[in-house]
Amino acid sequence: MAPSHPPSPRVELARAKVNLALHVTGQRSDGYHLLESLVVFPQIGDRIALESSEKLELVLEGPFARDIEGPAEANLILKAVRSFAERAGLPCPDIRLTLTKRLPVSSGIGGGSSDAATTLRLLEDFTGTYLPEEELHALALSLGADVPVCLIPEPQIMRGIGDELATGPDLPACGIVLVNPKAGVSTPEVFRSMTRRDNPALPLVPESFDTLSQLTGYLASCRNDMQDAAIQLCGRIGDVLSVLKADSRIDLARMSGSGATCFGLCEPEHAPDIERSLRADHPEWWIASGPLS
Ligand SMILES: C[C@@](CO)(OP(=O)(O)O)[C@H](O)COP(=O)(O)OP(=O)(O)OC[C@H]1O[C@@H](n2ccc(N)nc2=O)[C@H](O)[C@@H]1O
Ligand SMILES: Nc1ncnc2c1ncn2[C@@H]1O[C@H](COP(=O)(O)OP(=O)(O)O)[C@@H](O)[C@H]1O
Repeated sequence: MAPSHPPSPRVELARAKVNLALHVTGQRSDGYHLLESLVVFPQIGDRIALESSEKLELVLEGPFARDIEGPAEANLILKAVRSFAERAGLPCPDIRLTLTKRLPVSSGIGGGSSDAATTLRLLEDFTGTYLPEEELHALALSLGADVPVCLIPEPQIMRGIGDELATGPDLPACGIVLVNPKAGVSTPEVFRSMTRRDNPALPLVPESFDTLSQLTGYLASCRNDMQDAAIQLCGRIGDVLSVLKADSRIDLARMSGSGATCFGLCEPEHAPDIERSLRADHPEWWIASGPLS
């Protein structure tokens, strides 16, 4: 008889969430801010593997594993597992989840949110239990405002506090370079430091952008309303943006989310070269590049 091997783990990329534009248009009475954002998911992310085990366990590895604060139970991955089992009426599954943390933590690219959303999708496949989309969306929202958008890692327009989602535009071939000066900024602190919360809405998003210049032309009419407050709290964000803006191969540079990660958009073939030259000049920064979608 052939030797039996344990089934290979299910592996997914939990993609970074990038806010190409982020307008803060108001604040609810509970303190949460109203946002309008064009969100994309480049092919850059954490790795999550799920396999059967004797008990529920989370293994953390990768370059940024040590930066995740708090006990394992506070990790959004385990919170996602427990909430999913409860909502689906299932016992807590005996699985080992291995997170290879490649995205910097607290960095405006929703690493934790994407990990949680990807775990929910992996659990659906593992258990064969598919919750109705509205229930999965509500469960995701209970884990964090950015988790619902990460359930569908495709271009989306996000409104409300992150809970109102619409399909985003078709995007042209485009490269993206992500840069973090290895500084974590606290999302609530950046929201608190903003001087204005009633900024103008996102301009109407077309159904598709056929060329990179159409995309960057549109984005130039948009903003990240958290950027100035984040730079006030962390001057290194301003340094990153100055370097990205000075590179003639980069068509648009901006901060994502509450920072400190910034992005540059470019022709796809320039992305690896830009990454290489940034690494040579700034070995202290975290830098990644890839296709935008
Ligand atoms: C700012 C954004 C933009 O995409 O991205 P990140 O910087 O986190 O990547 C998100 O709205 C972040 O979403 P997320 O990080 O999931 O937020 P949560 O955990 O739900 O909330 C953390 C804290 O941020 C504030 N918060 C969050 C979302 C929102 N729409 N308004 C807020 O005021 C609240 O003070 C809340 O206590
Ligand atoms: N799986 C996870 N990955 C990253 N951070 C996590 C995770 N689970 C919980 N956290 C906590 O969530 C907070 C926000 O992390 P993260 O999602 O990386 O922020 P951001 O959305 O700003 O990029 C941090 O305080 C971190 O310790």
